[in-house]
Amino acid sequence: MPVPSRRVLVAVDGPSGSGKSSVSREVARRAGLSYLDTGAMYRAVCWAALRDGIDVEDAETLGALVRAVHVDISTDPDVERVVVDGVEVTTAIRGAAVTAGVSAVASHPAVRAELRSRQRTTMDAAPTGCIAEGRDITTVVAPDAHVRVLLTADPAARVDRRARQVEQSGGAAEAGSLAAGDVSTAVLDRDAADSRVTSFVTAADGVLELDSSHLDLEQTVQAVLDLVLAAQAEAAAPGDA
Ligand SMILES: Nc1ncnc2c1ncn2[C@@H]1O[C@H](COP(=O)(O)OP(=O)(O)OP(=O)(O)O)[C@@H](O)[C@H]1O
Ligand SMILES: Nc1ccn([C@H]2C[C@H](O)[C@@H](COP(=O)(O)O)O2)c(=O)n1
Repeated sequence: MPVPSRRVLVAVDGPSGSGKSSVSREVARRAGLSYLDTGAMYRAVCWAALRDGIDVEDAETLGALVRAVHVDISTDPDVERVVVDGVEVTTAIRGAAVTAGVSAVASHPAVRAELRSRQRTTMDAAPTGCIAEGRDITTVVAPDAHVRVLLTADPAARVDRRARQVEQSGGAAEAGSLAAGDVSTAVLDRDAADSRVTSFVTAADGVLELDSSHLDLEQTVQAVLDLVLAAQAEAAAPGDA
């Protein structure tokens, strides 16, 4: 694996089930980067709101909560761990209650402002660079990233992937409480809700769209990894890559 002499930032956005987390985590491993799952941060705040009995529509109280809550998220691609105010919530934030409330929590400007700031700080602190994934990383959090990718897949492929994930997890995955046919509604409804506050359907200027509908996971990882390795080579020896 190459050891980059300069830091490289990578931004990946896309709809639910497009493969952002799986692809970004694996690319981070292979390229020696930190990995930031920004959706997990929104989920962590939603978990804290439910813990405190806060209405997910209550913008003012959520604004105070997000500024006070301590969210510790692992950026080691080999360690999936989220801790909120000292409580490990790695599995709890994938549960049905958080999944049902997270789009509403993420819709509040005060929540977004605080988490975006923390996300950027985390990216900038990563020693070799960072790959961050979510819905607004290519456009708002890191529009200056060396590599910016909008990872898409058609709705049928995304619903099928999510259904398989639920099946393989034996019901432990986020949509585990849903009947198979309802996975489709869950995925597509969340996209519709999330689209109201973030733009992840069309690639912004300078953002490369990668349609993974007909690619397997390894092919998708390779496509993003090629871009990242090229950016690392360019950062190490500008003009030679
Ligand atoms: N190109 C691909 N081909 C087949 N399966 C894939 C591909 N990319 C991802 N998957 C699988 O699809 C499932 C969903 O992927 P993942 O959780 O990474 O999506 P996501 O975009 O991060 O979703 P969300 O935003 O809802 O968290 C996983 O089981 C993953 O292994
Ligand atoms: N940058 C981001 C990341 C996530 N969200 C919202 C949208 C999702 O419904 C929720 C959970 O994300 P997931 O775990 O499904 O990737 O968080 C956002 O608004 N902006």
